[in-house]
Amino acid sequence: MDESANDAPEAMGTGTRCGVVAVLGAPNAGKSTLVNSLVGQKVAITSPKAQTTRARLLGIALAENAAGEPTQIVLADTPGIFAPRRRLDRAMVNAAWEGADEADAILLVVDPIKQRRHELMPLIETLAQRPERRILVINKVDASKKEALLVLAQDLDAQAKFDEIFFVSALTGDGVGELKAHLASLMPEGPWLYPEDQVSDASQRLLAAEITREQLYLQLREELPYDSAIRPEAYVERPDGSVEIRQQIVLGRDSQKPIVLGKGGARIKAIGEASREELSKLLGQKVHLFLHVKVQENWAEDKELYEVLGLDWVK
Ligand SMILES: Nc1nc2c(ncn2[C@@H]2O[C@H](COP(=O)(O)OP(=O)(O)OP(=O)(O)O)[C@@H](O)[C@H]2O)c(=O)[nH]1
Repeated sequence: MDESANDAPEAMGTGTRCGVVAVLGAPNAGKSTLVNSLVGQKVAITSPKAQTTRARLLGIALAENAAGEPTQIVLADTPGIFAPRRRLDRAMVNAAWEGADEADAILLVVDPIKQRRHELMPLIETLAQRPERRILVINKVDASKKEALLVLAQDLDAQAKFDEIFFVSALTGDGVGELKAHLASLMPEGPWLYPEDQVSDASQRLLAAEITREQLYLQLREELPYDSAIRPEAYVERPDGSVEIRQQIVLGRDSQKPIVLGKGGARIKAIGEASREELSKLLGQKVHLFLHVKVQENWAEDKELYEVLGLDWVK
């Protein structure tokens, strides 16, 4: 991926546009779903459990602005901002604001049903002080009453004067096209930052770990301990065109092991199968996936694992 970044900028010549859009919001607002919808394919994992997104991830969308100029919109999907208590939480908050620094626009994504005001309002207060262009995106319109949406939009706009307001459903795609066209119109003239066919900045190794983490969330739901992580161990392209991926499921406590393994290992097998299927589709090649569980108390204090997961180590 890295080497191909070199042929991107000049090769496109003039007349191209490119900019960065940060996507912020309370946990579970639908930020990752929106980034996937704008990109047009899955680059970020999503789940009904709050705080699924951990590190900052770039999704890269292509569009044409009204003048027909090819435009690259680099979307920084950020962890939901919330009151940081533990070190992992603080690292996530940092990653979120780093994504917003010097962006050409900041999208604030709001879930009108579960607004999570205690997390949303401090975010709006900070946004109101920042110089970047801010756009309010009221999401999940498919599941909400129209009148309530308008009242909410007015209320939030009164707190932090937004430049534009959009009503969308990231899930169904309703309104996403209009939002994308508008973002394209805001992108400044300049060379593309990424090659045309690149949809995200995550390495395939990390994406593979994220896909397994999504399966853990989906299959274990409330049973899944928050302090679990996937450590990518090996990612080897085999001569026959398939790829061998080895990952460790890191758990904070011994007592969590039977939950992840399931009866006779049935659960981890199902997680591995679902993850492997999804990965084969995403990567377009046959995948051999090997998962194993490791108990590591206080893994959230493990500096090396932070680096692997793309998070900065903060004191
Ligand atoms: N009904 C409905 N559900 C949505 C919509 N967008 C997202 N969701 C659901 O909301 C949940 C959270 O979505 P995510 O995209 O993971 O949210 P996030 O803001 O990235 O979450 P964090 O990782 O916690 O920051 C998932 O179950 C999504 O399927 C929408 O437009 N309509």
